[in-house]
Amino acid sequence: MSTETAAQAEDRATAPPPAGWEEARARVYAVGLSAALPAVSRSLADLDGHTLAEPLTTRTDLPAFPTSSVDGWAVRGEGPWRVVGRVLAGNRPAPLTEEGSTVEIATGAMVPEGTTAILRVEESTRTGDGRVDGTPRPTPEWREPGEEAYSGEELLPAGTPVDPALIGLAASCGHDTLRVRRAPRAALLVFGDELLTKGPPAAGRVRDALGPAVPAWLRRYGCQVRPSDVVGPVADTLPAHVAAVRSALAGADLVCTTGGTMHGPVDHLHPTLAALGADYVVNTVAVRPGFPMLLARLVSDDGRVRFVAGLPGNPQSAIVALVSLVAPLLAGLQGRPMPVLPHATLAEPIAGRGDYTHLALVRLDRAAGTAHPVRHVGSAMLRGLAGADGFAVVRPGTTGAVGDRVPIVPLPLLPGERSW
Ligand SMILES: Nc1nc2c(c(=O)[nH]1)N[C@H]1C(S)=C(S)[C@@H](COP(=O)(O)OP(=O)(O)OC[C@H]3O[C@@H](n4cnc5c(N)ncnc54)[C@H](O)[C@@H]3O)O[C@H]1N2
Ligand code: MOO
Repeated sequence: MSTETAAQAEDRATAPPPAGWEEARARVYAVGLSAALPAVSRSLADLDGHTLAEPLTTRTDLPAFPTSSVDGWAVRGEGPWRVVGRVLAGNRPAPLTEEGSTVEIATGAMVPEGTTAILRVEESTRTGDGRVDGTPRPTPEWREPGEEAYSGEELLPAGTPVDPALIGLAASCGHDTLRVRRAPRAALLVFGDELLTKGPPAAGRVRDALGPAVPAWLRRYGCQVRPSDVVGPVADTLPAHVAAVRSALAGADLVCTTGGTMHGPVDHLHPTLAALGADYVVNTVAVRPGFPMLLARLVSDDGRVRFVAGLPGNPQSAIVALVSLVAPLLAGLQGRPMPVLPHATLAEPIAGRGDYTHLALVRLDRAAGTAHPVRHVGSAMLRGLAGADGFAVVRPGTTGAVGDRVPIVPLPLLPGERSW
């Protein structure tokens, strides 16, 4: 859909030059952070994937009381010791007041006041008259209060993504709920009358590959996307586009669209954004593939900020736009730090793309720390993407030579999703 009217060609000619790829990412992140989503309380069972809105602190010392780390005997003074009782985990024990006395103690039990040592059960013996004997190890067999953390200590900063390890730590610190950023709500509008939503492509029509895939990518970036938030194909008319975007914006912080980013006869995204009064954060980026990508912002009368990310229609280009713009936007909206890109060593050369940043699909060999370009990487293809871990970044005016250390933009895969 590349036939331009004279007016459209003129618009394009007077449009500002595309943003550099890194500059575009930085700008989008900053705009997202300035519109960071509100903090809400969530129970531990409902925390996974959110982002801490406040630092995680401990509510008590950890451990909160002196805790036996073995099964054995809590003794006072010199042995052999007379048995005066037993303390199990979960009880508050009476103090050991007499020299030469002992209580049986379980791992995890609170150590009685007055204890001078703990003797492991397997290193103890019994005297003929039933007293306990043995030599306690020289190092303490219990954990001191505050050994892991002291009450009120900051363990993790605001902006930390919540994962299962953090949830467990929060529970051990005594939290029932935490303050996290509300999860971003995203919607997807698929543009393109030529798209089929089932069956094999034929007779000039291709399958919509983005409607099924993009929501899953968005969820991996922490978004909520309900099935009813995925709409399309939207009819190729301006009124249909305006109505679809307006309706999606009602319930979403971020509306992603696919296709229609150019200025062809049925590419309606730019006129739609104009009709809705959106302003561009980024409008085209000097990156290949995917350069027509854009991010626009709408501020409603009540000050609510929402975003429209225009992903190009070519399927791989849409994913390039997702990792390039949508990922840093969502990091900002969730109050997370700007994603830091890991580096890898190129195992094969990658061509440069002149003045454009080249994002080239690669498979990573994590053991060797190397990046290997994959095949089938045309912007209309998804075969290369399906075997890749991310994109190697070849900066403008450079080419990637074997042995170069280059940044990698990872795909938001879960551990184990690729078999390397
Ligand atoms: N005159 C020019 N034409 C084009 C240029 C250019 O520089 N000058 N750039 C090309 C590039 S690069 C891209 S990327 C596309 C971007 O165009 P749009 O975002 O307007 O996308 P469409 O025209 O709607 O579609 C492009 C292509 O992708 C297919 N498509 C669209 N949506 C889907 C989907 N959901 N699943 C699978 N495939 C999809 C669509 O059928 C087209 O083949 O513009 C080029 N043109
Ligand atoms: O830039 Mo297009 O986005 O190469 O496919």
